[in-house]
Amino acid sequence: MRVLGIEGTAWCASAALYDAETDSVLIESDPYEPDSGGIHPREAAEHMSEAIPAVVDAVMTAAEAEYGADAIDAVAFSRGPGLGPCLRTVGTAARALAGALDVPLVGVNHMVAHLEIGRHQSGFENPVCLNASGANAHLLGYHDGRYRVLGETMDAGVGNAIDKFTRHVGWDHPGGPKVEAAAADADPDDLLELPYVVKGMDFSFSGISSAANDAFDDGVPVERICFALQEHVFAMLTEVSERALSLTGADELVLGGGVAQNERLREMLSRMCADRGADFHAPEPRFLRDNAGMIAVLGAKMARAGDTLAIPDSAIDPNFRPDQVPVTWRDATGSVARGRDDGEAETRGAEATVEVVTDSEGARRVIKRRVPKTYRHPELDRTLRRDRTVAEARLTSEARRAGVSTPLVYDVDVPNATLTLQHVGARDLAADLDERWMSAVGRHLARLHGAGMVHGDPTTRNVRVGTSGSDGSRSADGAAPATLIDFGLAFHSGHVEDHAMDLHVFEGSVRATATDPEPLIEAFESGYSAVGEEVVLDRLGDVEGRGRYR
Ligand SMILES: C[C@@H](O)[C@H](NC(=O)OP(=O)(O)OC[C@H]1O[C@@H](n2cnc3c(N)ncnc32)[C@H](O)[C@@H]1O)C(=O)O
Ligand SMILES: Nc1ncnc2c1ncn2[C@@H]1O[C@H](COP(=O)(O)OP(=O)(O)OP(=O)(O)O)[C@@H](O)[C@H]1O
Ligand SMILES: [Fe+2]
Repeated sequence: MRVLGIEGTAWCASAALYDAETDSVLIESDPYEPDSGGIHPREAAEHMSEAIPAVVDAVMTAAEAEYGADAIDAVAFSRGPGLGPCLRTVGTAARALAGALDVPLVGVNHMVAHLEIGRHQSGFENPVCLNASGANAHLLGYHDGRYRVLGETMDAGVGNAIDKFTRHVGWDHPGGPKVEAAAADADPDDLLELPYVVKGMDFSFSGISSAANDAFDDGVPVERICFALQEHVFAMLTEVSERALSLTGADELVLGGGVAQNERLREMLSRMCADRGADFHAPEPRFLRDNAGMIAVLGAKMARAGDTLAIPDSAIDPNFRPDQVPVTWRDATGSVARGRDDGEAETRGAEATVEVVTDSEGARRVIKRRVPKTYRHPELDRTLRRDRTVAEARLTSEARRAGVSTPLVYDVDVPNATLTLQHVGARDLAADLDERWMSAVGRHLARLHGAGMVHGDPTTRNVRVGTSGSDGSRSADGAAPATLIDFGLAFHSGHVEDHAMDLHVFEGSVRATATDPEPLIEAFESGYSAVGEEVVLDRLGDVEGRGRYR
């Protein structure tokens, strides 16, 4: 099968020919380069009108020279997400071409294409996928016929966050490569501190962009800021990727998107994967930045699955989310979530190693060590491990005093980032995702929030369920026991927004891995509302909209 792909969601007018027989891809691209500032939607659309016919023509000429008049079996195009005026231009071109060639039309989700290209090339079965592009940033994993969003930015896309700084500095678009070049001139031992914001597997860049702009206005040398930007932003993306591997139990990671051309990001991810024995794949740069090659490759898989569009159903969608796509080209039963072996003597989380020991009285304890992460800057690494160890010791105990079921803290060794905790529960909630625990989790979170605390990372791996014999997790009202652990990202806050974010993170971790999440979510929310404030549940709807494309 041979597929003509067309891409033009924002800046890159591109056409490609994919020959599935030989697995070869020919790409012709013509980028839009704004004279000043960022991407202007109207100018970008004008660029598409001029450039798309030319790149399509170049590819068609090459295709016909090699394969003759019947060179093309299907036409695939980027249906979204992207800028409406650009998408419409590309959609019109694709419909006309499919009609003229009398071949099927395939509507591809651009974000899924960014990730499928890496899966295609690596041959990985069920990877976690990190998409680091200009307008987006998210972690995806396949489960039950769809790509689930495991985590995503709560504000700007990662490239846009970087470009916002370079615009402030007065550099032209795109800023990413300029930041990478400038960072190379900085003193690597002199790390400027910037905000570092991860919440479960979600993350936020708005604080970093503004802090970087402020530092520039205060006269901090621009190379120093660029270096710090990379170290913070990419460490966040690497950390959430590791969290996703840990939550799902997956041991494969693929990378996609324009920012993935950055060598420091690739180095961090490949180091993190090597350190935890996972496989990592990043496609070559021509498949990372926006390009029609990835559209043609996924288009071929979809066409082969019969996933084609009738012209009246082929409208574009500027807000097309990856989790809306019915994945017709993959085995429906596959899943990114692997069973994890609980009850081992040593468990490895995303941040720490956890060793179970038995004390002289026969009670079980866990020794949790936040091991250094070689992928991140040593200074950032030291700060994060120290701050989180201190926060975990303090808030685990405070939460317990507020009536939340948490382990007792026996010992804290801050210099070695090590905690000794009571062993609680029989297994992780992730290993036994069942309705009977959900209400207890809701009630504990509500109680925590009522006492002015936020967990910061309430995933299904950070709740222990069942009884281990030695713990105090049986609740007073006789309900099914559940214990909250891992308070490393916890902090004090009475803000509805922060409380709602906790619910968002927990529900995200349930939705990412459960086949039928709704009854679980319902039980969780009813537990929450029995103890907590209704405004928090109301706010949850707004928070959910925040991860959507704007
Ligand atoms: C919807 C679609 O239009 C959009 N496309 C997009 O964002 O273009 P993409 O090619 O994936 O990424 C462009 C971004 O990639 C950044 N970039 C390019 N080279 C970079 C580098 N060496 N380091 C850091 N960022 C880099 C640019 O600064 C820019 O923000 C998307 O995929 O989100
Ligand atoms: N007090 C405890 N009692 C029983 N098991 C525990 C306890 N603390 C941790 N564990 C086990 O170790 C695993 C990892 O612990 P924890 O979540 O605290 O580490 P982490 O590295 O911060 O993990 P992640 O960031 O992936 O959530 C847990 O999922 C749980 O299975
Ligand atoms: Fe893109």
